[in-house]
Amino acid sequence: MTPSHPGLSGPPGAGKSTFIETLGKQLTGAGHRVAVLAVDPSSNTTGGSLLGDKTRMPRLTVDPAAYIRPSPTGGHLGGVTRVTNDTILLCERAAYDVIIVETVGVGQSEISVSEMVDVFLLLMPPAGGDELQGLKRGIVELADVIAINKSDGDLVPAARRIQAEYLSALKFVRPRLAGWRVPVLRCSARTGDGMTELWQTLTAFRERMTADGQLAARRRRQRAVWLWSQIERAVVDAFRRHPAVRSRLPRLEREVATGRLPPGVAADRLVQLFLEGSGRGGERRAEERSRTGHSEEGTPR
Ligand SMILES: Nc1nc2c(ncn2[C@@H]2O[C@H](COP(=O)(O)OP(=O)(O)OP(=O)(O)O)[C@@H](O)[C@H]2O)c(=O)[nH]1
Repeated sequence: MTPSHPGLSGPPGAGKSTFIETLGKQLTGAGHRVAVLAVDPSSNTTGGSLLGDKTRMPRLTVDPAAYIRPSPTGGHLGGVTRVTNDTILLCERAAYDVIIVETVGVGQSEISVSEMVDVFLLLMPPAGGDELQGLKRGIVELADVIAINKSDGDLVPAARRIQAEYLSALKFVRPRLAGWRVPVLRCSARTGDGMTELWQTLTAFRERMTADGQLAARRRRQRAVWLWSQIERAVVDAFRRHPAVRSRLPRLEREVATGRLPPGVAADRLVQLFLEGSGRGGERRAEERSRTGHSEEGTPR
């Protein structure tokens, strides 16, 4: 069976760690091998995240059928997501059949993660507020399934209310997959209630997408998106490092900022400088590649 790559996102405090731990233990208990990869481009701590991830999911960390990759730290989104994308492939080769990709930071990372997973789950706490409204607009459109967590004890009524709120908000959102109405479920990562049903829903989504070819189409689209985002990043990096561009850029930027030069003209001049001067650099890099054999798969700077 093709490995499954669920993506998980949600605001801080939604209970993502507890959720992954509970779900992960259920899955390893059922014979799956589970990998958890976190994407957190906003974090720039060094060294602390390994410990952080271990304490976030203590039971899963010591489970021999689970692998929790510490969040890659620092760097920009392109780099962090590229590493994650490559790690998904490595985990597949290492026979992990469920690879959960979690976004820790809020913002652009959800979009990138939604581009590398086959089902995107949005986990929400049973609380409203303005900040939630803002969050809803952007991320809800990416979600294939929404789960309201902490639906236990005193929080059940609030969880029901939020569930109803999302269901009505979703009436105005176009589903990403034709013929799929985004379900809004309630669960409790603490008690485990609703977790089995949630997993079944994620699996049903996947089976449905596989059956009608939409999963394969999504994967194809994602690979193309990845290719182009890496190309764009590499070209812009090379452009910024280019000596002629670097020396002219500050002046042209000033002229554009003060309105003396239209941005399009400045861009054309810089691109021209880049193209004129990139011949030798290109040859040098080609030489380097032929010496090392595989330098294009290096880690991001
Ligand atoms: N009542 C209740 N509390 C929960 C549940 N899941 C998590 N919590 C609590 O919510 C708080 C936040 O949980 P975390 O799992 O750390 O959630 P998070 O902030 O999304 O996590 P990270 O982003 O992974 O750090 C903790 O105090 C948890 O014990 C649940 O299902 N029910």
